[in-house]
Amino acid sequence: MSFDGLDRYRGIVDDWDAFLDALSRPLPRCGWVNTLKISRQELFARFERQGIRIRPLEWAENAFVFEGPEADAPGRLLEFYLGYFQIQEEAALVPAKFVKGTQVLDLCAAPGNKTAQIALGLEGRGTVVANDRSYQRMRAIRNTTDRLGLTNVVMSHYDAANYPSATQFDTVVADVPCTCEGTSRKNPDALEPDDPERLERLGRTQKAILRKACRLAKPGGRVIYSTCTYAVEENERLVDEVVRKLPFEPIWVDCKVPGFRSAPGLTSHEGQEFVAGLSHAMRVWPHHNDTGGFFVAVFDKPEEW
Ligand SMILES: C[S@@+](CC[C@H](N)C(=O)[O-])C[C@H]1O[C@@H](n2cnc3c(N)ncnc32)[C@H](O)[C@@H]1O
Repeated sequence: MSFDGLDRYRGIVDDWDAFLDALSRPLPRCGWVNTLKISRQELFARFERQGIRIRPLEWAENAFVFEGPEADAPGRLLEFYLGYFQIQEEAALVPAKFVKGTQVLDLCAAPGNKTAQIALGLEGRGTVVANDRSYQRMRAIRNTTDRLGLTNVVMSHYDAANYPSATQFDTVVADVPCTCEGTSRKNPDALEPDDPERLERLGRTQKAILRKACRLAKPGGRVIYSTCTYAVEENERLVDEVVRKLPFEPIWVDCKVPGFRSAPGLTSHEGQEFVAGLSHAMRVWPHHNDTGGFFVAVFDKPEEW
C-alpha cells in the first residue's frame, strides 16, 4: 500500500514511523455489549465457552476487542444476530462520551453506530433523532436499532444543512461525511487521492452541517463535530472558520478521555492561527491506541444564547 499521499502530515504526526507501522497492520475489531439484552458477564461467558477470545477495553465501558479469528467477521457470530453486541470502531466510540442531556440529534447518523451507542447510554430515557440524507443508508439504522431492541430512536430524512429549525436539542452530533483517510486500515481505497471538486463540495457540506448543528443546539446545549480523517481542512481549519462567524462565544469542552491516548487539536497550521479553543479538540492517530484515525471537537452554546 502506498502512503505517499500522507506525506503532508509529516509535520503534525507525533511519531511518523509508528504511524506508518500502524497503518500497515489490519484494524482490530471492536464491539460493545448491548446491556438491554445481556449483561457484560453473560456475554463474555458465552464467548469464553466458545473459545472466542476478547480483550475488554479499560477506557470504554462494556467495550471489547476481538483477539482471535472472529475478528475477521464478528458480524457472523450468533450473538451479533441476537443483538447482544454491536460492532464499532474503537476510536469512533469517543463522541458519544460527550453527549449531554436526553434529547439528541444525530445529523449524519447512518449506518447508526453512534446513534445506537448514544441511545443505549440514555438507558431508555429521552430520544435520539437519527437523521441521514441517504434513504438507502437509513435502512441500516433501522436494522441496527431493531436488532438491538432500542426503542428511543426515531428517524428523519433531511439534508442536515436544511434540517428544520423548529426544535432545538440538548446535544447535536455532526459526524460529517469526510474523506475517511482514517479508515484506511479497513478500506485501503480511502487513501486514493480525491478529485479537487469533490473535496470542495465536501468542505461546503461539512461547513453547512456544522453551522446548522450550532443553530439546532439549545441555549446551554452541546455540539459534537467529528470526522474520520486527518485532513486539517476538514478538521481544525473547518471548525475554526465556522466558530469565528458564530453569533456566540463557544464554551470548549476538553476532549481528553482517561485511558485513551490522543493528541490535542492544532491551534495553528502552515502559518495560519486557529482559535485557541481547538487545543481542547482531540486528534487520534492510529498508533496511539491501535485504531483508525479520528477527530472530535466539542463545544457548548452559552445558556443565555
Ligand atoms: C461518517 S458517516 C456517519 C456514520 C454514523 N454517524 C455512524 O456512527 O454510524 C456520514 C453520513 O453522512 C450522511 N450524509 C452525507 N451528506 C449529508 C447531508 N448533507 N445531510 C445528512 N446526512 C448526510 C451520509 O449518508 C453518511 O451516512
